[in-house]
Amino acid sequence: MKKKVFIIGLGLIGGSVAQAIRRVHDVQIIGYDSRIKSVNEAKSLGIIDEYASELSQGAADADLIIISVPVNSVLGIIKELASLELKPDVLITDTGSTKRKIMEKAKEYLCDRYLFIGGHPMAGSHKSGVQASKPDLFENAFYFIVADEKTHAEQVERLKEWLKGTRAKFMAVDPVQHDKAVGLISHFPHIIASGLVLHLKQYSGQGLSLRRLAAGGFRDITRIASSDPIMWQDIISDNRDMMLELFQSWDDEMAKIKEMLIENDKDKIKAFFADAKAFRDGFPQKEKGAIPGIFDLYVDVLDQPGAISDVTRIIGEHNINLINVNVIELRESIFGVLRLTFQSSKHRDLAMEVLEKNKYKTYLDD
Ligand SMILES: NC(=O)c1ccc[n+]([C@@H]2O[C@H](COP(=O)([O-])OP(=O)(O)OC[C@H]3O[C@@H](n4cnc5c(N)ncnc54)[C@H](O)[C@@H]3O)[C@@H](O)[C@H]2O)c1
Ligand SMILES: O=C(O)C(=O)C[C@]1(C(=O)O)C=C[C@@H](O)C=C1
Repeated sequence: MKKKVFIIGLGLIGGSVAQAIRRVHDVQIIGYDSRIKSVNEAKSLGIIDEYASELSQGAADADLIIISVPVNSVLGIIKELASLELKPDVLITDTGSTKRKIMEKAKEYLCDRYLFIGGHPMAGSHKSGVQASKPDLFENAFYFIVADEKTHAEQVERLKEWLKGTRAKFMAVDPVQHDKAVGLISHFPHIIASGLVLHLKQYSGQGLSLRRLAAGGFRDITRIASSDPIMWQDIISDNRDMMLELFQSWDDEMAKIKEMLIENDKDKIKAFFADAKAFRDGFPQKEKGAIPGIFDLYVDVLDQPGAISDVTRIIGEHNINLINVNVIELRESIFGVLRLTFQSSKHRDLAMEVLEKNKYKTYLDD
């Protein structure tokens, strides 16, 4: 008989994990979601085989349970699962972006009765919902595994075996270390991105259309401000202490550059940018990490009708997964540059090959 995987929360991450599991395991996948629309979409996309109308129904005979709902709801679901009669050897995991409170709740409610190992894939999107899910979303990304001190190495291996279709790089961390790290590289930057957008909003409606003018740089740095507000409200509230700590060091950093400007100290201003550039340029290029958009390809195009659609058509015809297109510069009658962003190096390299075959000049950013 096939093993049963029960996915709670059929969104971007639940749908992507489900597809990644299916590509290496012959399993029956049962889905549950509080929104009927998500259930119907997951079923029609073939991501789940069956759906459960009650949480208890899907959980009862599951071998693996994956909780993939906003972090505050993860806490309630852990409590609910603890009150149910599950398979004794069931493995429960989650995908939540914070880990400290989730691990505490799991310890408090599930105790020694059921095995819970926290998880957090460090890849995603500003898009939500099962329609945006894909099996290779986590390829080459880090996948945090958070186990408590009583968990055996063999149990962690069991979880990794279930998740090996994600092709992610698993990394064990403790929950406090986890929330601190992702607070810095993910949660706080989301506040800054949304803050920048609202800052621009304050000035809009005063003449020039700032929304239309906001170009590459502004769009790059604020892409994540289009993420789901409920998900981020939950994350920021859950990791509140860390956010408040980071506001302090952020204010200090901003005060430094403000002071340099007040003093009009050009050397210091240059050093500010040079220091940031040196650190940023030192980030690994080949890893997906938490900094999206590193699988970029630049393509020269002529400024003429149909130039962009010709490039995207070629890519589409080869089933290459393109996640973003940006026009860097397009002036009359001369070459402009398109920046194409891919989900993986494999897709980027394939795009490079087919575009070059179609006489396009392409470049990598190095
Ligand atoms: N989006 C990302 O980039 C990303 C990356 C890594 C981890 N995560 C984490 O993964 C989890 C899921 O995020 P997502 O991006 O898939 O969100 P999503 O909005 O795409 O999907 C969440 C799904 O959960 C359902 N849901 C909400 N509350 C529920 C409940 N109580 N019971 C059953 N279903 C419920 C929603 O209807 C929705 O379909 C979150 O904890 C998030 O922090 C997100
Ligand atoms: O790429 C994005 O849009 C994301 O926001 C992904 C991102 C991140 O901040 O890096 C968001 C939340 C997750 O917990 C992990 C990954």
